[in-house]
Parts: sequence; C-alpha cells; structure tokens
Amino acid sequence: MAASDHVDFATFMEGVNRRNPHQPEFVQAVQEVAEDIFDFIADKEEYHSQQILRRIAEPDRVVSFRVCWEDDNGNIRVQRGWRVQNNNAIGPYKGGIRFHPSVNESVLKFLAFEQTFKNALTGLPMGGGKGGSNFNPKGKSVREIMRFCQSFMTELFRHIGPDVDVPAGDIGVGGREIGFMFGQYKRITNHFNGVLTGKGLEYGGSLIRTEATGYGAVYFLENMLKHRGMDLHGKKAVISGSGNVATHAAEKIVQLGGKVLTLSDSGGFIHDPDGISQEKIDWVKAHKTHRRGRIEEYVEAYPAATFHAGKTPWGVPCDVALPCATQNELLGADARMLVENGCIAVSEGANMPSDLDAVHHFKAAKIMFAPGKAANAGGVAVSGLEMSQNSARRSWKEDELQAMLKDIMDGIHGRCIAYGDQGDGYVDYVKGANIAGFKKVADAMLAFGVV
Ligand SMILES: NC(=O)C1=CN([C@@H]2O[C@H](COP(=O)(O)OP(=O)(O)OC[C@H]3O[C@@H](n4cnc5c(N)ncnc54)[C@H](OP(=O)(O)O)[C@@H]3O)[C@@H](O)[C@H]2O)C=CC1
Ligand SMILES: O=C(O)CCC(=O)C(=O)O
Repeated sequence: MAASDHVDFATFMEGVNRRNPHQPEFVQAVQEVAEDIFDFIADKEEYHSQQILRRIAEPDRVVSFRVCWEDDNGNIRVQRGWRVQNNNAIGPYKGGIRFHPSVNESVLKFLAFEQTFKNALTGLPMGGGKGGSNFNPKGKSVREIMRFCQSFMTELFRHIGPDVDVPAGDIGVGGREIGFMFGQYKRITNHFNGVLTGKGLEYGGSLIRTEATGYGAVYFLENMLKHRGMDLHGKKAVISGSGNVATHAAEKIVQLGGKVLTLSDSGGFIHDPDGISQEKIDWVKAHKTHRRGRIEEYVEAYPAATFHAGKTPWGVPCDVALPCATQNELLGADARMLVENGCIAVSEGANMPSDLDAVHHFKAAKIMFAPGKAANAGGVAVSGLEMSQNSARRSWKEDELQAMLKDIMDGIHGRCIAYGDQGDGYVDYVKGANIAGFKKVADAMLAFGVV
C-alpha cells in the first residue's frame, strides 16, 4: 500500500464512530489508544497494510445471551449477559466479569479492548476479553446471587475453557460469585480445571490474587516516584472506591508510609483528616464485603471523618491520587483541580476512570500519570500466575508470588519508559503503555497473516 493510501487519524476515528453507534465508552477507549499509535506506525508500512489497529479495534466476537433466574419471591427475572472476546493473538482470552446495572455492550467492549493491551504489557501469554451482566447484586440475598451466577454460567460455559477464555472477577464479582460460577461450570462439564481465576484457595486459587490489583497500582506509583527520586513516605493520597481495588491500594499506601485521606462509593466520599489507618481499612473491608454496607456509615464508626453525599473526592488536596472505582469518574475539571492543588502523580486502579479531557490535562501538565492498562495490571498478572499454577497442579508460596508481582510491575514500568520517555525528564506513560502493548499484539498478528 502506498503511503498516500494510509488512513489518517480523523478518518480512522470517523470509521470507529460509524461502526459503533451509541457505544461512547468503546469509542473513547479506542481514541485514547489511537492517538498514540498513529504517530508510532506513521513510518511502519506493515501495520498499515495489514490493518492491524483496525483489526484490534474489532472484537473477535461478542456473545450476548439471556440469563433467567428466580428471585426469593418466586418471580422470574430476565437479565442480559455478554462475553466479549476481543483478541487472542498472544494467548487465551482473559479478563473479568462485571455485574452492575450500568453494564452494556459498549462498556464491555471498551473493557475487553483495554484488557488486550494490559495483558500484553504484563509479559504473560494472555489475550483480552471481558464479560458481565446488567444484573444488580445490591440488595439481593445470597441465594439469589447463587441462582443468578448458576444461570449465567449455564450459558457462559460453552464459550470458555482453560485454553480458550479464562474469566475472573470485576465490579460486583468477588470470591463468592467466582465460587458459585466455578461450582456450576464443574457440575455441567465434569471438568476441574483453571477455567476461572480468583478462585478460593481451597479449590485452586492463588495467594495474593485478592490484593494484587490494588497493591500493583501502588507499586507502579512507587516506581514512577522512584524514577523521579521520590517515594511515598509522608505523601497524602486521595482514593476513590471502597471495593477490592481501593481497599488494597489504601493498605499498600499505608504500608509504604503514606497517608490515605479518602474512600468513596456510588453514594459519595468520606474524608478522614486523621488518615485511614490499617485498622480503619479492615473495618471498611468487613463493612463492604461481609456487611454489604455503605461508605457513609464510616463516619459513625470514626466521627472525625466527614461524608460528602453525591460527590467525588478529587477536590481534597493531595500529593497522589488513585481513582479505583469505575470508568469516567474523574473528569477534566477534576484533573484541573488535582493539578492546581499540587497533586504530582495519578495511578489508575480502575479501568479508564479518567475521561479523555482529564487524560489530556494530566499529559499537558506533565504530572506522573499512569493509565489503568499499566497501573492496574497486577490483578490480571496474578491471575496469569494462577493459570500457571493450575496447569502445573501446584501452588506457589506467598513470598514467591509477591516477588513475581513486583517484578511484573517493574517490567511494565520499564516497558512504559522504553516507549514513553520524552527525553526531557517527562515520561508519557499513556503513550508508553499504548505502544508497548500494541507492538506485542500487532507483531503476533503479523506472524499469523490475514486471519
Ligand atoms: N478486581 C480486580 O482485580 C480488578 C479491577 N479493576 C477495575 O477496578 C475498578 C474497581 O473494581 P473492584 O474494586 O474490583 O470492584 P468492587 O465491586 O470491589 O468495588 C467497586 C467500587 O467502586 C464503586 N463504584 C462502582 N460503580 C460506581 C459508579 N458508577 N459510581 C461510583 N462508584 C462506583 C463501588 O461503589 P458501590 O458499592 O456504591 O457500588 C465500589 O466502592 C473497576 O474499574 C474494575 O474494572 C481493574 C483491574 C483488576
Ligand atoms: O484477573 C483477571 O483475569 C481479570 C482482571 C480484570 O478484569 C482487569 O484487569 O480489568
């Protein structure tokens, strides 16, 4: 193909928009990657002629299915389930399952697309996928959750397998739900294998999988600071969310000498000027996981804190920020406020929590900004290690896994520097992550020819 036949960025995005109507999250995720990839491939003819980016931005398949279940009052309820298998060029599809009323095809396509680059960045052989349902687990009894998970797996089982597609948890799906789904998979197929990760330790789970995403996001933050000759000691951190990722990120910040000021949920955020200590984090974990409570109840347990209904925590002055709740929870105006208040680094524990305006602002301000596909890859990395342990029918020790997680996060940081170092002391981690992730997947696709 002659250089003049290259599709430019605007035409490419026009096509993405046209082919994916009413899918704003997916278009946003593709744009964020394409902004960097177009420069990188400008002089690389093969990537153009083989339409590599266009192919990565078109999922291998999207499976959509009906999920029927019976509530405790005998009513028949109908939900929609999906599995998006985005790309398996470097390994079996891999990515979590989300249960939340906001789930739709756009959200799952963006997550599966992001996962493709993230998994490549880990250095482990995993492709990208994501799944879920618009089922709302809030307020449901344990029996209702169990029946829903069983019904969901009754369809999903035919699309997954330890060498095909290996789902895990995400928002609304933790150890309990993975247990229900694994039990149903085993019952239907009669196979005991590593088809899901995030399993309980008694039946093939890996140590530190629960902690890995939050810990990994803080290791990445620590690496960025270290690269500039700093550390976390005494740094004030603002964190959103109060689920798996947020509480473990908070725990690691505290372990490394930082002070956590906020946590949140969809009802608002709490600000504790005394700092959220390990004891308080343990209270939050028990409150959210076992008591299924709301974050606003924190102020009853710890009265020095304040609750801010319906608000996000980005206006609280801090040194570092970790958005760990959900997509597009940090907008352009929030980014401006963070930078004006002296925030020097942002590490995304959630997937695409910053909107495009916020990302552009962080880049323009040249603060240290780690996109989710790099910063929160620790979770899927330990999932990859869980797959290895399952295949080898053995379990590694905690200190071995901790060392491997740290090593993988160091490796991702190094790959971001390799492609994101701007030569003037500024590292564009978004660019670094996008190019490093893209290159690995793209080169594998080139090897396969047109498939
Ligand atoms: N679990 C993992 O290993 C990984 C997770 N991630 C990402 O991290 C993020 C958090 O996941 P995780 O901690 O596992 O999920 P959890 O279900 O454990 O917690 C989610 C948290 O985010 C809050 N939240 C969810 N939706 C919204 C919303 N629309 N507005 C405001 N707050 C919201 C929840 O509040 P509420 O209780 O009110 O719903 C809760 O505090 C997601 O983006 C996920 O994709 C990324 C990599 C791996
Ligand atoms: O552990 C996994 O496979 C899934 C993790 C995940 O969904 C994510 O990284 O967003």
